Amino acid sequence: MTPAESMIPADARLATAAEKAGVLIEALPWLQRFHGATVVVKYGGNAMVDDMLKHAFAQDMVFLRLAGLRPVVVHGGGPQITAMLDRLGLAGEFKGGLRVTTPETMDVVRMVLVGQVSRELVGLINAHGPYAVGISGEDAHLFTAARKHATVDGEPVDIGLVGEVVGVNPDAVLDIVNAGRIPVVSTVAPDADGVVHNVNADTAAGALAAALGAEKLVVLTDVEGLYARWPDRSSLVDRIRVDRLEQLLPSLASGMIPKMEACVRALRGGVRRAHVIDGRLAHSVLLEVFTSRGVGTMVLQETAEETAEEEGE
Ligand SMILES: Nc1ncnc2c1ncn2[C@@H]1O[C@H](COP(=O)(O)OP(=O)(O)O)[C@@H](O)[C@H]1O
Ligand SMILES: CC(=O)N[C@@H](CCC(=O)OP(=O)(O)O)C(=O)O
Repeated sequence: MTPAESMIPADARLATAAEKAGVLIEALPWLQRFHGATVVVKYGGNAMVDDMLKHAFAQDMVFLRLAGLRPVVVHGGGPQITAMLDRLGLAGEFKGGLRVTTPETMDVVRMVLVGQVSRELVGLINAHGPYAVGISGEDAHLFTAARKHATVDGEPVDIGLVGEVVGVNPDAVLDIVNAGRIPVVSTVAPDADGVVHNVNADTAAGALAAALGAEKLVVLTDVEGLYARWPDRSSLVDRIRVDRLEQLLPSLASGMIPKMEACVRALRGGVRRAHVIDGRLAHSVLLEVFTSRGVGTMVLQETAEETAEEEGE
């Protein structure tokens, strides 16, 4: 006991100890349930702005791994790309939530995602041991992209070298996971001719979660979750079935569109649950996985039975 702790009355110390033990024991059913489960965690660039949060995120990934889960990180980096484009005096523009990507922009996207954001996350995780290995969609045929044909307000728009994921070969990711390590995936991807495309990180995470047969997709962002009537903060959606979410998709504003499309793709590909959670809250991934109430918005299969046992998953 520290001198400061010895100043606290004995009954208050016992209450604090009971509370701490309660938090640990609350995790027991989730530790049992998710042992060996693959969890794809998408870490968005907007949730990556604060050093304390980045350290907490790295701790969470190592915690998941040491608790017997198989975490796979897919990172974003939109704000970091925009900052680099600004430094280089290059203009940036988004259409329908996706970055208009010229060949010049593509060079910057690849440099920032693979050379900067991935390296930083790998370093933060590896401060805890030799766990993280960076990998990009260009490695070992991980992702194959095809040029995305976007529409805004029903009109076709040219957004350049933006890719959608048309093929996933998860073998290299599985090699890393099976070696007990944590893959950190950057979302640039070649098309069938080897031309590298810029793939939205939510889109890539949803496709990878489905290809891996993950138990969960967890998407960290800079809001509490999905709001049914954005920006009305009283309309946070606690849980939603995938069929209902599909109906909502056309009404969503940019930012949430790729996230929710990714959740739909993951669930339609067999992933049991997808969660959109607030990355501004330190350790939100641990709270989501190991506590009974969970956090943010949970997307579930339309066949899911909402039994008491499943509450808060
Ligand atoms: N219905 C909605 N619910 C919540 N956020 C929404 C909604 N519609 C649009 N948004 C916007 O989506 C943003 C999150 O997407 P984005 O900025 O791309 O984040 P990230 O970098 O995490 O991928 C929120 O900050 C919010 O401004
Ligand atoms: C096509 C497209 O928009 N690609 C994104 C890739 C990074 C990303 O998705 O980052 P966040 O998750 O932080 O938004 C971009 O260029 O910003």
